[in-house]
Amino acid sequence: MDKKGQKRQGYLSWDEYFMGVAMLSGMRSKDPHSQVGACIVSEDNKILSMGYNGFPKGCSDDEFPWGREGDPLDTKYLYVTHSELNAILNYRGGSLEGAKLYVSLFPCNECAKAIIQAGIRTIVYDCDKYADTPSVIASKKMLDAAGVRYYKYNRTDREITIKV
Ligand SMILES: Nc1nc(=O)n([C@H]2C[C@H](O)[C@@H](COP(=O)(O)O)O2)cc1CO
Ligand SMILES: [Zn+2]
Repeated sequence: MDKKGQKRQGYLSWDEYFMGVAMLSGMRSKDPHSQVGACIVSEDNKILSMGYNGFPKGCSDDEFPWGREGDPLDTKYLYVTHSELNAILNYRGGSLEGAKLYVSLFPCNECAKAIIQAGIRTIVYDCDKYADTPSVIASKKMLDAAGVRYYKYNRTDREITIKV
């Protein structure tokens, strides 16, 4: 029930807002198998940067391979930049010291190194489907050693529909 003079109810929480932005960013990905999005936020809840997984500038989405198997040179893995690294590299404002990272998939070991070195202190992730892989196990080892906090996003199951 709307009460006059009172704030609107049912607005997005900070976590819904930032994870929603991360997921929206992931929707830009051309990867046919995993679309990953990231959003970096300051300690006082300002969005600093965003990213999604894709090939580096100049490496055409139509010419570089999106496959997952076969000769490594013919798979995406040697070429794709992860969403988290893109979000870190996209930031042009100076320091990310103390920032929070919202990401739709748990960061790999290579991104963990960049996250730690950039000074990001907190990770909020949604999916952890590669938890059993050496990459994610190593990632958690480094994040733990460096004192980077990480916690799973609590899905609220709110559906957000935007007509564009
Ligand atoms: N945290 C991550 N951020 C990412 O942006 N990625 C990207 C790299 C690939 O483009 C894709 C994973 O491909 P696949 O193995 O699920 O088909 O997601 C992958 C991970 C996993 O550690
Ligand atoms: Zn990564």
